[in-house]
Amino acid sequence: MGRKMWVMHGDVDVVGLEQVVKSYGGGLAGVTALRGVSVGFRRGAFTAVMGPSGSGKSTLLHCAAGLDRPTSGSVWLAGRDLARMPEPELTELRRREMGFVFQAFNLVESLTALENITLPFRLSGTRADRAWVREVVARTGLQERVRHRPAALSGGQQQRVAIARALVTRPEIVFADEPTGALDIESGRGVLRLLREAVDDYGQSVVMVTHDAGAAEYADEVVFLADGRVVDTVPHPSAAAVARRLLGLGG
Ligand SMILES: Nc1ncnc2c1ncn2[C@@H]1O[C@H](COP(=O)(O)OP(=O)(O)OP(=O)(O)O)[C@@H](O)[C@H]1O
Repeated sequence: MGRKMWVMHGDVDVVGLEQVVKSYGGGLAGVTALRGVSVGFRRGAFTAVMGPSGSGKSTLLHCAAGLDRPTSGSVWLAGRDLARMPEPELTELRRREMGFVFQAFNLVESLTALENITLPFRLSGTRADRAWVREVVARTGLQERVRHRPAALSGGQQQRVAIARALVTRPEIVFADEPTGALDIESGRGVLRLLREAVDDYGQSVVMVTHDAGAAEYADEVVFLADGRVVDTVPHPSAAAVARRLLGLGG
């Protein structure tokens, strides 16, 4: 039944969560981070996930990306339920179909920018599409910096390397967790513009967790969480509307 419901949305949504519950620990010390979340992330769209601290944003992202398993419920991607997928298959699926951008960049310090960007190919033992690598490097404005190691790059440049690495395999979906959190406003805006262009020019699907109402303005839609539940979905958000909605949620 659950699966049928998602399949109906499957052409529209790249990832669909159904009745996802996620609890950490048990007994009195236990925390329920997600309390029955059903939400679809649209294919070829930029979705922001917002909500007060502790509302379950990162947990939602981790469950959607198969980095964390729901306690119950399903996560559908390409007709498969990630919640029930054996770990090796899940790892392979993540490598093939997902790109990740984190607040802390997560680059390999001993590798150059270009080696970091092409790392997914090395890890999967596949050949890089060189024309596409060149395109992604140019698009992220890193042509002059590809031979540098992360330590020699600014924060904004490091995050652009992470975005290039996330796009280079042409994944089904790119997940970004506070991608501008460690950046100054100007570099942050550059990173958001790149994510926006990935959607507009490459048809990429992006899901981004953010605290920043200004960042949410780059999205097509904002999903608001409060206390482990989806409480609102706002299309074409303005920063002011997002800030007001967050304030209303106690964020
Ligand atoms: N590994 C974990 N073990 C125990 N509790 C956890 C774990 N991860 C998250 N939680 C708890 O689950 C709830 C939701 O956390 P989550 O990090 O998803 O919220 P968030 O909205 O991303 O918060 P923030 O905006 O502060 O990053 C919080 O109460 C948090 O303490």
